[in-house]
Amino acid sequence: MATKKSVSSLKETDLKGKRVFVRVDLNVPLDDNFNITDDTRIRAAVPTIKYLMDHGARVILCSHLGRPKGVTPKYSLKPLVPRLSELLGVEVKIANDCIGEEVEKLVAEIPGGGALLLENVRFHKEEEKNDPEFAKKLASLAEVYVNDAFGTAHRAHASTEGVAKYLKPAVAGFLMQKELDYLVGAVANPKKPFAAIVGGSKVSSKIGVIESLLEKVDFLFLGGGMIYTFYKAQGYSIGSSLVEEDKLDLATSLIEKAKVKGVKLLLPADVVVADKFAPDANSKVCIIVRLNYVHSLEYVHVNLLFSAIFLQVVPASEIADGWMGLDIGPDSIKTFSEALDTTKTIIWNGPMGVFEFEKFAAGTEAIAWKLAELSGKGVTTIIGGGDSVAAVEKAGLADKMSHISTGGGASLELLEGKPLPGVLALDDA
Ligand SMILES: Nc1ncnc2c1ncn2[C@@H]1O[C@H](COP(=O)(O)OP(=O)(O)O)[C@@H](O)[C@H]1O
Ligand SMILES: O=C(OP(=O)(O)O)[C@H](O)COP(=O)(O)O
Repeated sequence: MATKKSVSSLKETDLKGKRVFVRVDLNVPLDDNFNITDDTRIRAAVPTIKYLMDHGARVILCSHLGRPKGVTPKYSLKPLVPRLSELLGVEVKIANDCIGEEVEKLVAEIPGGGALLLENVRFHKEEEKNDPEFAKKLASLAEVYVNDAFGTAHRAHASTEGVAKYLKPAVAGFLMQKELDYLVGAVANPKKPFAAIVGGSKVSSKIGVIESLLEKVDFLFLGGGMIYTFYKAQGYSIGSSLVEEDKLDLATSLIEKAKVKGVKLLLPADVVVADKFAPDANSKVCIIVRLNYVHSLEYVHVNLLFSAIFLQVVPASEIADGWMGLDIGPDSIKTFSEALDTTKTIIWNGPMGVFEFEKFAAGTEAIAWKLAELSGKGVTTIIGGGDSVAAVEKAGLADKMSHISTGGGASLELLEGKPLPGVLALDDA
C-alpha cells in the first residue's frame, strides 16, 4: 500500500497542560430537526479525546460537517454538542468560529483536561483550498496536532494536511491508527485464504479497488449492480439491469487478470429481478448461469426446487427484457457462503443489491450474517465502505465484525493503494 503506516503515535507525545489541536471527523447525518441519526463517528472519536483529557491536555476539537459553501447555519456543529458532552462526561463548549480573536480567547480558557469544539472548519473556503495562511492560523491555536479524522484523510485540506506542516509534533489518534492497522495492515499481511467481496452500483467506482485487490486476494466475490456489466461482457442478456457499456472490455480484462493471477473470481449464479427500480417492484428469482468459478464455466444449474415452490422460473443465462437484477439470489448466497467458510480474512466493500429496498436486501443481509458468524470463529472481517457499513448496521451486526471503517471514500482510496494526504502529513514513527 502506498500510504505509510508507521505514523507517530499519541502515546509517545507529551500532553500535560498542552494545547492539542485534534482534527476529528464528526460529519454525522442529521435529520430535518437536527437530531443525529447515526452517532458512530462521534463515538469513534471519543477514545482519543478521552485519552487527551485524562492526560491533562487542553483539547481543541476541529471538524467539518457536510459541504457548506461559506457560513451556513444548517451545517453548524452546535447540534452535536449535547451528544459529545454526554459521551465525554464533561460539558463541551463550542466556539462560533474556528479561527480569530474570540476563538483564541476561548482556547486560552480551556482548563487542563477540558475540551472546546470549534465551529465547522468548512465555513472558511480556505479549508478545502488547503490555504497555507489559514492552516497557519489553525496551527497557531495549539502546540500539538493530532489527526484522528480517518474519514477525511483522503482530503488534502488545511485542517487535515496543511496544518501538520506548521504544528509539530503531528501524530495519529487512536481511530486513525486502528483504521490503518486494519485497512493497511490486515490487507498487506492477511491470514490466508484472503477474500474480498466487492459490490455496489458501478464497476467504474470500484475499478481501482478491484485491480488492487486482485494483486492480493485468493477469492474475489462480485455482487451489486456492477455484475451486469460483467454479464453483458460475456454475452448474456441482462434486461434493463444497470450496465456501463463503456466498461465491457474492462470487465473482460478483469476476468482475464483474475485468471492470470490465480484468483478465484465468483460472480452470482442467480439474481433477484424486478420490473422497476422501486421498493414495491414486482420481483421473481431469475436463475441465470451457475458459474463455479468464472474462468472455468463448469456447469449450468437451475435451482428448480426453489423456483418451483416460490417463484416463477425464467430461462437460465438471461434476464428477460423489461426486468432488472436488483439482488443476488439464494443459490449465490449459498455458493458465496460456502466459499467464505474456507477463508481467514475477508474485506467487504459495497452491498450485494439494492439493500435500501426491503425486497432486495436479502443478499446483502445474508453476507452480513455470514461475516458475523465467521468473525465469531476467528476470521478477520473488515467492512470498508459507506453503504456496506450502513447495511451491516441496519442488520444490527456492527459489533460482530473485526473492524468497521468510519470512512467510505478514505477506505476505498486506501484499498486502492492511494496515499492518504492526511496520513502522509503526519510525523514518521
Ligand atoms: N443491482 C443493483 N442495481 C442498481 N443499484 C444497485 C444494485 N446493487 C446495489 N446497488 C446500489 O449500489 C449502491 C451502493 O454503491 P456504492 O456507493 O458503490 O457502495 P459503497 O457505498 O458501499 O461503496 C447502493 O445504493 C445500492 O442500492
Ligand atoms: O463523510 C465523509 O466521507 P464518506 O461519505 O466517503 O465516508 C467524510 O466526512 C468526508 O467528507 P467529504 O466527502 O465531504 O470530504
